Amino acid sequence: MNTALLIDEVRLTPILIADPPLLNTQGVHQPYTPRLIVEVITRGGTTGVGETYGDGKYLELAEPLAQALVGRSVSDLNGLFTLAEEVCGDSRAADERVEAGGLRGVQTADKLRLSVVSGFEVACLDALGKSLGLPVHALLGGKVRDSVEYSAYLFYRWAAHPEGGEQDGWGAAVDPAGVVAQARRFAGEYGFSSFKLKGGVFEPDQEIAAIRALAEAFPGQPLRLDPNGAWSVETSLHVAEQLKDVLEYLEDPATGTDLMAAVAAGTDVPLATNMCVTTLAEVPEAFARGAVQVVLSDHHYWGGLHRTRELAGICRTFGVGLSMHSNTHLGISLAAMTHVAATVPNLDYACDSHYPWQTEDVITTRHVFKDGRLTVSDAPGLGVELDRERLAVLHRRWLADDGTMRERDDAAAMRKAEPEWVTPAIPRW
Ligand SMILES: O=C([O-])C(=O)C[C@H](O)[C@@H](O)C(=O)[O-]
Ligand SMILES: [Mg+2]
Repeated sequence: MNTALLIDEVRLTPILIADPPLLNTQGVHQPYTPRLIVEVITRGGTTGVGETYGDGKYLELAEPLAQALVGRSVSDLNGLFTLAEEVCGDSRAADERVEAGGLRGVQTADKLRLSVVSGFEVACLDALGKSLGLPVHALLGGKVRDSVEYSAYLFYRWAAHPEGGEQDGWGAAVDPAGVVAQARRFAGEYGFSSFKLKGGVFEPDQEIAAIRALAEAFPGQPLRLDPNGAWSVETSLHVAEQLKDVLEYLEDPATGTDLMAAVAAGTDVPLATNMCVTTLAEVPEAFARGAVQVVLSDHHYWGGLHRTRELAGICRTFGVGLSMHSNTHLGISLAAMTHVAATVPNLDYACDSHYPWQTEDVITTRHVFKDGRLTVSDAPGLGVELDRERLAVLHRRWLADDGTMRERDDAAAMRKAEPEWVTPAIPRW
């Protein structure tokens, strides 16, 4: 056994990062959002870093796993999953319903645990890669491309949060002209050439108009619309009919396999999802019924980079497309996404990333998109370095918070502007 790979210490650092007032069907992002930074330190003196969701229900599961991991090897990645099953227990937050705050589909006990394990898996891979002098993509079998394409993630948004907070200079976007202006800036600054609009915010016809305006401004470029399951089958089919000539895919127009299958049966526009199929248990029925044509994997809730590759194999087997979903995240997760994306041959679409919306980070050198792409790092591990000063600042913000921001709650944030707001019932339109 290589004792240098044994884990001597695991550090968990919950942080709050600034988040702009991005609108979605359930409300608006809070001024700060929680993330959890995981560090594993080996006996050989190498530190590996990982990142995952930071709400209380994830922290609760991460703590016993961090303790149990000491003495294990960073190379024991399969054992990590068994260990998590043994020590984490089922989260009190687990249920089968679509998660209210994060728009990430069901939140079963398995999925919550996998979301936590993913942060540890990435940290172990980073430490293992650094110890062996190999990039993470090499530990996953090697890259099949040198750069990974990302798409612009457009949001309706306000210029500022109702209660103030950090302003990012992007201004408001609440109509087609605002959406096009935002897209032009994304294209100009980052070189993105495909565009996803987060919908489910305004009446569907207003969102159709925004996509039409994008199609006019960027003729022939791939466009996507994602209302996070806010529409009925009828509304979904109306939107699909109106936009069938310009949409690359429609993402989660309706909620659940039954409704998605009904929409898919009525249109040729491919349906993508990060809500209908987010666990292995949901795959057989959704694929058999043709409810989704593209799965947006997310290494956090699918359980890390190896599990993402397993999902890719399943999609390949069934002829279902694959891309990547993103929630608010920092540079560690973006590095992890890029490494795994580089190894998947059937990554058929540009990946989502919230990264351009994040003004804060915990790595020393931020990632830079060029021509809408990130170069795959060949440096050992993930190829990122933790900025300890920034980490400490963002952790102090988490410590100082009275609990309001430690749980993502888009409806609560919306109530600051509209006191009567409640999470809209679905279908909303
Ligand atoms: O593609 C998606 O559904 C998402 O990115 C979900 C996110 O929660 C998004 O809606 C957001 O950040 O408001
Ligand atoms: Mg989505």
